[in-house]
Parts: sequence; structure tokens; C-alpha cells
Amino acid sequence: MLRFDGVEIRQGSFCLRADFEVAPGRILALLGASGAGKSTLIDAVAGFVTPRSGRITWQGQDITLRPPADRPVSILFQDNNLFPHLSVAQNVGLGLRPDLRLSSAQHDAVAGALARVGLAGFGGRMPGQLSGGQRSRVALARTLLRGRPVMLLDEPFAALGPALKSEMLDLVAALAKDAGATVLMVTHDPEDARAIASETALVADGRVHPPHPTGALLADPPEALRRYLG
Ligand SMILES: Nc1ncnc2c1ncn2[C@@H]1O[C@H](COP(=O)(O)OP(=O)(O)OP(=O)(O)O)[C@@H](O)[C@H]1O
Repeated sequence: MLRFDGVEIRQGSFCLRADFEVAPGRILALLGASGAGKSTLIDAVAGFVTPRSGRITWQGQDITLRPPADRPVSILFQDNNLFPHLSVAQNVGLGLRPDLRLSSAQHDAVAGALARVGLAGFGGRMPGQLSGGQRSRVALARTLLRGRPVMLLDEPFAALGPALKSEMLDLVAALAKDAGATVLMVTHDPEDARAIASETALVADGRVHPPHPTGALLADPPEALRRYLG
């Protein structure tokens, strides 16, 4: 269980409150307008910002103040964070060892992760020799390889066209299911939530509203969500 217990996060004059939980293995979409605080919440889970009060726990353990590298999370950002001077395999290998001194079993794991995202045989290419969708797959392979139980996705596929985005969302859902991972996915698009998130939480008015089953929430949106959806 990923739990936000009376969490209050401040960024300058902005304040976000969160008091909810996500069951293991679930995909939760965080939906909300620009500036509502979606990335702020992700940053607090990742350890890039420290809540002013409250606790974030994973499986009952308090992770609120843990250094980012010691948290049970891996993150996928929109810009994919690939290093242009490293090969695809090296970019993925960074998920295992930042110094890239990989054992042969780890090299095999890199190849396996690339195969799992449909990029078998692409390990020797440079990121500049890939399409945007393929670069997203490389970043996803690296996230996958880290084997962390919580995946944080901050609008990772926003720059992709609709067909490719839908393909990537399906891939995320399949990989998360295989790994039993809990996923927090930031999005502006209710269709992303509908595609793969069993639950959705609206981020608005300085708080994360309680998560609801996505279908029911979008079929009969409460006032704050109605305002957002227009
Ligand atoms: N380092 C910072 N210092 C001061 N204010 C900040 C900082 N980072 C974010 N903010 C403010 O916090 C608020 C929430 O920002 P956040 O990036 O979490 O929103 P968001 O919902 O992810 O938006 P978007 O969808 O545009 O990415 C905004 O008002 C933003 O200006």
C-alpha cells in the first residue's frame, strides 16, 4: 500500500494536501489542470521535495525523508532522460548500475528488458538513431529493469501521437501487471486514465481528491472534475 497520511507539500506559495492510499498493483491516474500540483505529488514520492508535514508510507514503512535512491520507486519522465552519447543498451543498463559495470547476467537482463518492450537487437544503436516512440520504449525498459515496486509516470507519452501513445499505455499496463507494480500516472487526458487506470484522483483546489474507479468517475464527474473537463 502506498499511503499519503496528512501530507502537506509547499512549493513557494503553492500548497498541496494529500490524504489517500493506493493498493499494491493498482494503476492510479492523477488528472488535473496545469499547475494543479500533479508533478509536486510525484516529486514528493520520488524524494525530490520534502513534505512540510504528514507521512508517505510504502507497505507500512515511512519513506517521507528517505533519499531518492533508497526509495522503492522508478520514474519515467516526458523527456525520457536518455543520454545521447550512450548506446541504447547502456542507457538501459544505467537502471541497474550508474557506473555501467554490468555482470554478464546484468547484460542479459538489459537484453531481456529491451526484448520485452519490442526492441530486441536495438542495444547497439544510439538514441539519436531511434524514433520518438522507440526512445520512449528505451526509457520504459530502463524503468522496468530497476525492478522497483512503484512506478511514477509524469506524462511520459504526451509528445507521442494518439496511436503510439495508446500502444505505450497498453505496454505500461502489461509490464506493470507482470511486475505487480503500483503505478501513479500523471496525465491531462481523461482518455489516458480510461485506457489503463483502475482508479483516478483529481488534483485541484490545492488537494488530491480521493481516488475513485475511473469509469464511474468520468461517467458522473463531481463538480471540480466537471469544471476541469469543461
Ligand atoms: N520550485 C518551485 N518553487 C515555487 N513554486 C513551484 C515550484 N515548483 C512548482 N511550483 C508551483 O507549484 C504549483 C504546482 O506545480 P506542478 O508542477 O506540481 O503542477 P502540475 O499539475 O504538474 O502542472 P503541469 O500539468 O503544468 O505539469 C504551480 O503553481 C507551480 O508554479
